[in-house]
Amino acid sequence: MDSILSTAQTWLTDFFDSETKKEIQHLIENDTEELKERFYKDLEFGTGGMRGVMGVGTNRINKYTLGKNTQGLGNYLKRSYPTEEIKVVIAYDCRHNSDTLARTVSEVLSANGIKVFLFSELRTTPELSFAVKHLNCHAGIVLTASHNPPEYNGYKVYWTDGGQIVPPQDREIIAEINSLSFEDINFKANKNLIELIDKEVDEAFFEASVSNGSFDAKDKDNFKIVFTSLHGTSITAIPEVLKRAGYKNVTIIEEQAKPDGAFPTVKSPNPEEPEALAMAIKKAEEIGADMVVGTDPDSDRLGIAVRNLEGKIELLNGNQTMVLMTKFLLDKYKENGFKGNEFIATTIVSTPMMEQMAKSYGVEFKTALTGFKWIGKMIKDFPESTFIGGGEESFGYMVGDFVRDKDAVTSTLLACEIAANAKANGSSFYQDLIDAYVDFGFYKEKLISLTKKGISGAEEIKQMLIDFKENPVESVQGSKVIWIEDYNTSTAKNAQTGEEKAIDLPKSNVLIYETEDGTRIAARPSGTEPKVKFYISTNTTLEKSEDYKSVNLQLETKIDGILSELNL
Ligand SMILES: O=P([O-])(O)O[C@H]1O[C@H](COP(=O)(O)O)[C@@H](O)[C@H](O)[C@H]1O
Ligand SMILES: [Mg+2]
Repeated sequence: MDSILSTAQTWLTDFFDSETKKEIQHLIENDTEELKERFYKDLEFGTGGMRGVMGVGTNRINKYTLGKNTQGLGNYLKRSYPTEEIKVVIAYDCRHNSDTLARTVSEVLSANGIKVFLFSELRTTPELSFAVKHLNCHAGIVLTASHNPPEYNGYKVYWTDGGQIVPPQDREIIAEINSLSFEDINFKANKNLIELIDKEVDEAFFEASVSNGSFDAKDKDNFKIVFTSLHGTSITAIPEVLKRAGYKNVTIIEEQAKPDGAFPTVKSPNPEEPEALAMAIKKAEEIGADMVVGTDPDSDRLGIAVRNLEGKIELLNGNQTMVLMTKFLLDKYKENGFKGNEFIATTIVSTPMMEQMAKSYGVEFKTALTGFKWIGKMIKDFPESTFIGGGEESFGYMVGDFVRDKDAVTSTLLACEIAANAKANGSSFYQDLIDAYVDFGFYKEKLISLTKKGISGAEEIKQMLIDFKENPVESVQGSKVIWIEDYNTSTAKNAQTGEEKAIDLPKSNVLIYETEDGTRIAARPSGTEPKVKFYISTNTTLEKSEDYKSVNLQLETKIDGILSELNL
């Protein structure tokens, strides 16, 4: 506690504003537990940038922690490009304080002689990623905490290619940030270096989104969409992109269209949570819509719900949408003839069905650690290859490489094209997915996330993962575990023969058990929220003549069995 107290006391100097000092003084005198939570560590870069609860302290998002990051990034950029005029583009989302924090970040960069393009109003994360390359910037920043609860905010950092920072830049930037003290932050803005941007970039982004996401779908007039931005940024792009792509039948959930950092109509603005799309699904049932689309606050995740075999609107999970979108893109490439350098990609905790499809089409398949930055990195590392598309279980998808992060804008358009086309052909998005199960194997996944907050929660998560490793799973639902993949040691060990194989990925706290029948159970701590995640993947075959619903029920029962075996 002594060291925490002395860290907190360094925030009582004249460099910090009086509000901040007052709050710290109050915590020192009245709430040492809270003081500890706020100062026991520095915020770190995780799976998707840096994220934390807003407030004073080193473990919180505020103008000082983000100011220091920005000073570090600025120093690093100047060292990396000593002879160039350095340019950085900055966007922000709908969250409380996102706009003022974006201004602070712009001020710090400009104070360091860096040219800043600042979006005049909120914009989506994919537009920021696009803008980095469009404006020939050296870096980009978006102020957002994505789908986290309202008390959070954060900072995603992009490099010259438009992808989030990855090794070696991330390590080097973090080292630079860690070498600084708060007093090193230069807050004295050079207003002449800050240029507001909007329409010109929007126009280019909309055009690129329409051209990358359009596939000549038939009968768009007869296709009814319900769209919700869940109070986030996608309202600035998705309705316009759908309109330009020819969709006239789009109903927007007005109650959720107004950007609002309190997210007043949802418990959580995360399309992964079925509850988030409830209002839109209800509307779709009322008006007889074909499809529901909802996006997270920074518009990189998308959830879609479509009519199932009973004609009821059903929310699909990230694996299901990814699989069908990828299959559709593969078919398009196939029609035009593969060149032989194409690849698709996903992450180690996403459905293995992606690999089956890649094999079947004869294209390369790449897997990455969790975090879309790793998929962005593949494109950068293999400039001779063509990225068809790819995504991850957590509702993220990217079409081609004009944006280098998951992109709910173009993905929404792609999903509509697939569904409209299916409908025009007398099928449906849902039926096409079932047909894909027949062709490539029926894969069914489930994610269990357990929230554990604060210092004690972090300890608990750590212990759960240690236990998961120290008490190895030997069999699940009667099928023996064959492979134990330990990403912390980069080794996959055959539990039956003792054979070991190296895993060619950066080290990460992930453990995966794979059984004889291809069931996979993965566990890892979230890098964006105080959660531990368990991912279950099962599979079986599905014959065209078989009843989808009864095979689906078998897999569901199997997953339930696995969950109770694992006490989850
Ligand atoms: O939050 P977003 O939409 O930026 O998404 C971020 O978080 C997701 C969940 O990560 P974790 O399991 O570590 O919480 C990742 O899959 C994603 O690639 C990353 O960009
Ligand atoms: Mg997001």
